[in-house]
Amino acid sequence: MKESTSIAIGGFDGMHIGHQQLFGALDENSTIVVIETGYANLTPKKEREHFSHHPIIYLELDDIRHLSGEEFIAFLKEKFPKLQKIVVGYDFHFGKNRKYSFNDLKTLFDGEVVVIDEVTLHGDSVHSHKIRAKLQIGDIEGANAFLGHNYTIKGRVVSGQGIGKKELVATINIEAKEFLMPKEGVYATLTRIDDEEHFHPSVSFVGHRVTTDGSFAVESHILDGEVSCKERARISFVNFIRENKKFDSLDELRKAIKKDIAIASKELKFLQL
Ligand SMILES: Cc1cc2nc3c(=O)[nH]c(=O)nc-3n(C[C@H](O)[C@H](O)[C@H](O)COP(=O)(O)O)c2cc1C
Ligand SMILES: Nc1ncnc2c1ncn2[C@@H]1O[C@H](COP(=O)(O)OP(=O)(O)O)[C@@H](O)[C@H]1O
Repeated sequence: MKESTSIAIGGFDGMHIGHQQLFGALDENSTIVVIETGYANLTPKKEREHFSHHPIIYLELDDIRHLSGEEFIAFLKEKFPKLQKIVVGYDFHFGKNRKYSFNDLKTLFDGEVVVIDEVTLHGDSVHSHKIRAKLQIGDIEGANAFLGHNYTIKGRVVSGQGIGKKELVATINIEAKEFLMPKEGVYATLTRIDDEEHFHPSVSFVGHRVTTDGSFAVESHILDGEVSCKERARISFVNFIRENKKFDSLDELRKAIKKDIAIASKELKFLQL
């Protein structure tokens, strides 16, 4: 990274299509500089690394927010002695009270400053907070279009109530606290198990199990056969199927799950897995 000649700077939660435009302006020998605010929950921490081949370094906002424009540039030049190009977006701000903009970068930095114009989709500006809002209303297709990839969460496997396999369908239960949870409900998903390289078609439930013990669960039922998942799984959201619901009996829940499976299978059939 010390050898990098160009960098892109930002929070980069989501690594969405706007962020990707910035990465497109980087040279081969570049680093992505993530400023961590502590709020990233679309691609928390190192999850960002799945969405770019450039190396990433992480700076804590609290460690740099007090810097003046001059100090910030000096700090970057110390980290990247060969720095020639800085890539930021049209709305990039830094320093105390977000006082400095790309214009200040242009004045203060003796190399090239590339400013990426606002990236929009269907006239709507693409931003992490909008993706969060879409996920919270279950608009998976909208969120995925902004992201440029499927919204994906990762978690370690936890044990469920133990009634799924016996009474309903077998599910992999995960705990993924660092990630934003989409709206409660049932989704057509793709699930990757442990270190497998491929994703399985699946149907997933996110929410409080209001029909059974009321506890919060994220669980995935694999559609293409029995699997065993030991440590962790990734769930990639493709489509919202229905709201979370309280059923009067396990039998009714079982029937609803059967329908969910049929819908998910149909929707996922068209995808290249
Ligand atoms: C496709 C699918 C849909 C589900 N829908 C609901 C639902 O609408 N309401 C609900 O209370 N639980 C729902 N569940 C969760 C079940 O209540 C849960 O699988 C069951 O409680 C067994 O949990 P266990 O795996 O921890 O044993 C759903 C589960 C799956 C796999
Ligand atoms: N829609 C967009 N178009 C162009 N640049 C963007 C867009 N969204 C973010 N950027 C740029 O990407 C970098 C990271 O921005 P960040 O604030 O983390 O993204 P967001 O606004 O999505 O939360 C910044 O340099 C920012 O200006």
